[in-house]
Amino acid sequence: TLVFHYRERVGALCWRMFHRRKMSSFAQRSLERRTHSFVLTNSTHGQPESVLQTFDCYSQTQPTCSIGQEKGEFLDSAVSRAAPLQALELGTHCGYSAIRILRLLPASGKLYTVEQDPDTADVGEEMILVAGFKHSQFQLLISPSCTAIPQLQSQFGVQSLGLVFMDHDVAEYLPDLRALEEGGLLTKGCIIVVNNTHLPGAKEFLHYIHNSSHYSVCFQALGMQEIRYQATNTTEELTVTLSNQMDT
Ligand SMILES: C[S@@+](CC[C@H](N)C(=O)[O-])C[C@H]1O[C@@H](n2cnc3c(N)ncnc32)[C@H](O)[C@@H]1O
Repeated sequence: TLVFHYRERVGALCWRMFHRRKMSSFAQRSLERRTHSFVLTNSTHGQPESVLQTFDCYSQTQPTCSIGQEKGEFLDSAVSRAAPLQALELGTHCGYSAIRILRLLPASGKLYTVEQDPDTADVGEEMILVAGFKHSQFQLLISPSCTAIPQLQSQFGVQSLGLVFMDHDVAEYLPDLRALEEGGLLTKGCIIVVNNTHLPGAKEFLHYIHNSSHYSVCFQALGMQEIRYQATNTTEELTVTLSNQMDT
C-alpha cells in the first residue's frame, strides 16, 4: 500500500509539473498571438511607423516583451550612428525591435535576426512583413543564438557586422559575444547594444567588457548600454604601426 501511495503521489506531482509548464508556455504563446492580432487589425500595413505605434499602444495596457518606445529610441540612435550594412539581432520575439532597426538601415543594409522559439519566430516574421519589409532586407534564423552565430558565416556568407543588438537570454550575452569575436564578425567600430544589463545575469558580460581594451561603453540608460568595439592589433593596424616606425 505504501509503495502504491508513493507512486500515486509522484505521478500526481509529475502531472502537475507537466501541466503547469504546458499552461505557462500556452499563456506565453497566446500573449504573442494576441499582440499579433491587435497589430494586424489596427495598424496600417506597409508603414513601419504605424506598426510600431500600434505595438506601443497595445503595450500601454497589455504585457509584452518588446523593448517599447523609450528603449526603442535608445536603440534608434545607436542604429543611426552605426549605419550598418549588416546588423544582427539576438531575440526577435514579435519583431518590434527588428522593425525599429530595419527602418533605419541604409538602403542596401540587411538585418539578421535570431529567435529560438518557432511559434514566436512566425509571429515576428509576419509582423516584419506587415511593416513592409521584404525578405531581401532581413533574414530570420530560427535557432538558439549559439547555433545561429556560426551559421551567419557558413550559410549566409556574413563577413562583418556593423551593429549587434542583444535582447535574448542574459546568460548567453558573454558566450555569444565571444563567438562573434572568434568568428571575426565584429568590425572595428561595430556598435553593440545590450538590453537588461542591470540584471544579475549580465554581471560576467559587463566584467568582460569593462576589463577588455577592445571595448568602450559609449552610452548607458534605462538598463541598456551602447558599447563600441575597437579591436587593436589587427593586421591592418600592425601594418600601419610598422610602416610608421620604418618611416621614423
Ligand atoms: C525580450 S524578448 C525580445 C524582444 C525583442 N527584441 C523586441 O524588443 O521586440 C527575448 C526573445 O529572445 C528569445 N531568446 C531567448 N534566448 C534565446 C537564445 N539563446 N537564442 C535565440 N533566441 C532567444 C526568446 O524566445 C524571446 O522571444
